[in-house]
Amino acid sequence: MAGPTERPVLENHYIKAATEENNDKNKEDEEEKQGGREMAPPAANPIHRSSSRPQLDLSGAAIQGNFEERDPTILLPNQSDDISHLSLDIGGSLIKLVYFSRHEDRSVDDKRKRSLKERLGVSNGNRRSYPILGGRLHFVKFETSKINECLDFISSKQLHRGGTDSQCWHSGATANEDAIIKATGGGAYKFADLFKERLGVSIDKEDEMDCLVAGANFLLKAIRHEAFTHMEGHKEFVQIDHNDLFPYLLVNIGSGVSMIKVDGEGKFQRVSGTNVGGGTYWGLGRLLTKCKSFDELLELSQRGDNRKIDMLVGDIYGGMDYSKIGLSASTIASSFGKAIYENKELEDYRPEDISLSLLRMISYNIGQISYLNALRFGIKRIFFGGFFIRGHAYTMDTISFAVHFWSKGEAKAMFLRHEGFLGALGAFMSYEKHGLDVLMAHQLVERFPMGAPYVGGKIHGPPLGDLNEKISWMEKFVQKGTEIIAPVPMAPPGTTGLGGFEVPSSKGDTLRSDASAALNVGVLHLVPTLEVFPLLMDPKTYEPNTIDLSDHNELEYWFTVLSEHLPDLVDKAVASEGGTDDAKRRGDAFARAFSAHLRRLMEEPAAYGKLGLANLLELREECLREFHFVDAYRSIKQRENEASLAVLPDLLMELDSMNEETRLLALIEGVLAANIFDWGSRACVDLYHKGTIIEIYRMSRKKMQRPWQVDDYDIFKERMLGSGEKNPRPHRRALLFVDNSGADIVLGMLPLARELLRRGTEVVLIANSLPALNDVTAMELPEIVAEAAKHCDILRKAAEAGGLLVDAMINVQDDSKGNSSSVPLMVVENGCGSPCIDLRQVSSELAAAAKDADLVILEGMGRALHTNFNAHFKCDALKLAMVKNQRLAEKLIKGNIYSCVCRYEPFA
Ligand SMILES: CC(C)(COP(=O)(O)O)[C@@H](O)C(=O)NCCC(=O)O
Ligand SMILES: [Mn+2]
Repeated sequence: MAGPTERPVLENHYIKAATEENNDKNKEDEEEKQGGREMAPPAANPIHRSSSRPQLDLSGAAIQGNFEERDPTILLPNQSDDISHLSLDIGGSLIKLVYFSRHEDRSVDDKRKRSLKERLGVSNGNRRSYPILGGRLHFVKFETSKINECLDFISSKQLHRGGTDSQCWHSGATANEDAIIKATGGGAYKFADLFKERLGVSIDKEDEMDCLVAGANFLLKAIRHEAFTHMEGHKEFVQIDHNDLFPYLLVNIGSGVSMIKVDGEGKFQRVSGTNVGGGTYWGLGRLLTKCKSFDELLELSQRGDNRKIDMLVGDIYGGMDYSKIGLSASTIASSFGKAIYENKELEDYRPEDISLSLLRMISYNIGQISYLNALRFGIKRIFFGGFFIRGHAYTMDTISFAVHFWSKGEAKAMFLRHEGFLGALGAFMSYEKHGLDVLMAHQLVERFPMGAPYVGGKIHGPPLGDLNEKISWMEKFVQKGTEIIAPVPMAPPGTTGLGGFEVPSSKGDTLRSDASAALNVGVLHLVPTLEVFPLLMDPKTYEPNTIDLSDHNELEYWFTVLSEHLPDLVDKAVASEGGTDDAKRRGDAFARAFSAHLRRLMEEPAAYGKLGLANLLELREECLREFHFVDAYRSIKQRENEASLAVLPDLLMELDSMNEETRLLALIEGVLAANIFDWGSRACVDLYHKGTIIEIYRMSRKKMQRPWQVDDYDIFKERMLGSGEKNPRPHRRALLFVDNSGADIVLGMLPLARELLRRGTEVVLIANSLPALNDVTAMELPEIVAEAAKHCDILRKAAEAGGLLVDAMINVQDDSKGNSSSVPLMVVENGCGSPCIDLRQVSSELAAAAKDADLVILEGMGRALHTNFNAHFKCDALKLAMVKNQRLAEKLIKGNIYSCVCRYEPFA
């Protein structure tokens, strides 16, 4: 008879949800307009594509990087990506669409890079063999009842045309000619004629179960933070062991419910199902509450109290528990049971209560049947997918509760971030030669573009296309009132008079305005050239982030730090683009977009997957790039580089006058002191503005008090210089992960590199592929090295040997070229554009360079403290940084702001 224990809801939902209803309305209005623009017929689209080959939109074209290069990369900011493919899952209530767009290949393959690649033995790998590699997967959904919007969307983005001839994956067909789209779901049959009529394409129907399983297997294997548990409002990502994935039970809750036992790739059996599913909730709910949409019904449930209509154990037992069989008084004995004896009509019940009763009835039922099936086959893991769940916290909690209750904690309910897209992804997988199945987790980077927090989840879902669209959307959004993104006031806990432990925790009952349609998935970038850093001791247990942002206080602190830093960053970004009105508009839009992301994450930290400080810092850089701020600190970096290069000869002379021992210490002190030049730290920005930063640098250089807060210098010195008679072998190759421009690289890391070279160690300078704050990039480094080399023989010979001086403007005499006996100095890009580094995803060049390395030096707060502070390597590792944040200094190393870290971990 009875189901799981009843858990009442808080009554203060009403105020909150009412505000959100308004907010939603505003957003819908906004999206309506957006939709109008998105749905513009192809003729209105500025990028007109005729025939099979897309034409380029050359407006705003600019050369990226060095103008001196023979084949520089040309950026076409207004050129939308080539679309290569599209697949659909057309269900009873929603159409799910997955489409792929190719990356423009922005990498510069100049002479220097080619010679470096040869030196490191890096080939272009399998790039050629798989057309899909190097692109993005987008996830979008539409209501099936509005199929015309979906068709307009496909048409306006030309998704049905496939790629250019060479990229087209259709069996031999050129784009346009007899194009096919892979689709699954009942609608693939129902709407086939409509697709032919409207778009001129044929639907190639794929089996729904095949697709669901292929989609789920791909997600579980390839996406690191895909599966999670959700209990009492708490979301926790589950690390899936690829070798121990099967068997599992896949429960797909669409209009109806399928339960599939999955035993391997393409090996599965539909073992059960139930006709009581999402369609039942929506159909019955619509009849009983007059709601106009599924989301509205779900939102209504947030304010419901199902005890008003469900018959509870306590109702039968005079308020008592039925403890003999373990049922508390609040357990639902019979869903809707109260309606039997209460002499009431439908109108006498609140729609909110009806909706919640219905939601719980259906969710518990699905949870229970799922568990029974898992039990039948001895399966412990149940993954729930399908758009019934919609990232809705309460639904997930209810299902988890049922599975936990009936299995007495033995079985685990898990959910998937891409829950609604299993079928569409599976259909995508069914294209031949897509190359997706060979991708690994480290080759996928998920990004959350501007559109994601607000429009990404809605029916007009895709991230906004071009820049103008983004900005004008943002401006309209702002005009609508900042209350849309203002935090919603919540009543203090304990004011409802309901029993404490059975009240769902805050996350469970907080329905964000966008949660009912939450699309907590971003755009998946497929980057086949990314690799796991081969020197990581144990990639499986490696966790890049040092700070745990699941601690709410910590999250709040970093949220505040980043918010406070925003005005200065926007100033710099706008100035970097000439301070024009256009730059100001973009700056403003960037600030709002980034703040919106921050707010979204404050509300739901795990919304975009597991959140660490590195992700927040990277999100900021990505957001800047999205608003076309290519390099906000460009001129600042140049100025600091020039000033530092001007004094480098004096420093080198001073260093050369020292004995080995004094010099090594001075070099390490130099690196630590120069790490103060950091435009990412509030404290340092203040010092810059006050004009005292140089003074502090001078002082800290002069009297670096040892011991530092973390001080392994003596062990490092012993490894470098030996002790007593012992003359240690120099390292073979050192990888120096460099940080900031200016003094940091020129007066800190380069002199240290020079010392290593002098001792016969090959040096690889590892720098960012893309700009982030004032970090030096791999594109900028060769020129800096070339300048420095003008004043130093050691650097010159090594740079020549490393092929660094190929095209740098350096006045060296011809006879010194090419016959250098020096060990080489090389520059390699790290594959990222963030102040931190996740060593699970680095460039193939870096991975290749690592093969012969026996020393890793990580420099700076971002790379050595926020990330990798606790990382272990298969070689000696030195972590050097100045801590430019008081709280971090206290927490991490029990020190103070400007304390220094010199952590040396020899490989045993
Ligand atoms: C962004 C940074 C990691 C850059 O530091 P770096 O790696 O250049 O040493 C750092 O400046 C930082 O953590 N800033 C935020 C904290 C603050 O403003 O105090
Ligand atoms: Mn930095």
